[in-house]
Amino acid sequence: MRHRERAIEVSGLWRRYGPKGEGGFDAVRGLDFTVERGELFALLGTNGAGKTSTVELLEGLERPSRGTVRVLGHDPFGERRTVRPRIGIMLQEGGFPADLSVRETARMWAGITTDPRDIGETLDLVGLGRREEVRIKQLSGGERRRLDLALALLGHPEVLFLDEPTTGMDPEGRRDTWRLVRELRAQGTTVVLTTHYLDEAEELADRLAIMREGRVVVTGTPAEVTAARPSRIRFDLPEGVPPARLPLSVPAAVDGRRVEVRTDRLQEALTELLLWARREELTLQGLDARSATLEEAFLEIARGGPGADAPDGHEHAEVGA
Ligand SMILES: Nc1ncnc2c1ncn2[C@@H]1O[C@H](COP(=O)(O)OP(=O)(O)OP(=O)(O)O)[C@@H](O)[C@H]1O
Repeated sequence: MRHRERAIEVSGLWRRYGPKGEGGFDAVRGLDFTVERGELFALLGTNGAGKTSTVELLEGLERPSRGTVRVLGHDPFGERRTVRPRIGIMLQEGGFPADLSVRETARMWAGITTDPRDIGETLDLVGLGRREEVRIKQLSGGERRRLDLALALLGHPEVLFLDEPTTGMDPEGRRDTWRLVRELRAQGTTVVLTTHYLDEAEELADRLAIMREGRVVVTGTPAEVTAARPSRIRFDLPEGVPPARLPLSVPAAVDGRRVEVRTDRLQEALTELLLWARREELTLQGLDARSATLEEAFLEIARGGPGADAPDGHEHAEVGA
């Protein structure tokens, strides 16, 4: 196993739509990142941040305007014939004839795939084993996504691109898909995931990058990205206690009797608060303390909050090691 070899290397990557100079638009503006083999890397960002424009370059569908992309050591656009058989792309709505059955569609796709997996086995993997004879037009939205995933898996891909893989799936379908993606990763498949579901990214990603306006503004593990955001403590101020008596060394926001504290030192702040409450023999109703979620971190970054002001060009905030 060539575990430490990089699956993807992106350097100074730009993508421009339209003409050079005036009238054109840079959707991707100087990206640098790497994805190790066997890693699950999630690309996040608000609508129009440039995720699809980036992933299309990784998939070799377009040539970068500037910069380089290497997938499994090769240029995915210039060396498409070498790279394409080794990657799997989960297309959004594959656009297959609606009259074909699930099995016929998979067989057709297998016909243009090098050394395809067994069709029945692949459909079983995505939970469509019992739906082989059903026509595409009769599938639910979630089942179509499962079929899209099955087709992406037919060629035993070393790198798998998943674009919004669980859109339209019911909660059970999402869990099943997550389990399958984890199994694939455990078997050494590298996965590049784009998703708007932050719980999905938090659940699956080894590392992630958050994009805004064509740039990566933060990269790191989900824990690193959230650790850089303040934690939150909330509780009800006990009757008869004025806010000024609160023992906290960090500022607290008081709304009616509800108190909210945001802190980078959750354990210290909580200890301070609880010791004070015991000393004063107070009960803190509605006490709730927790670290930032990926969703909170994302919203802050997407809105252009702290850590989001990456300079023009290549640099971005690297969270953690
Ligand atoms: N063919 C095109 N011509 C001109 N501009 C385009 C084209 N395709 C995309 N764009 C613009 O590039 C920017 C990035 O689009 P992109 O689809 O990569 O974003 P995204 O992060 O994938 O968004 P979403 O989450 O909505 O899919 C957007 O401002 C979009 O309007």
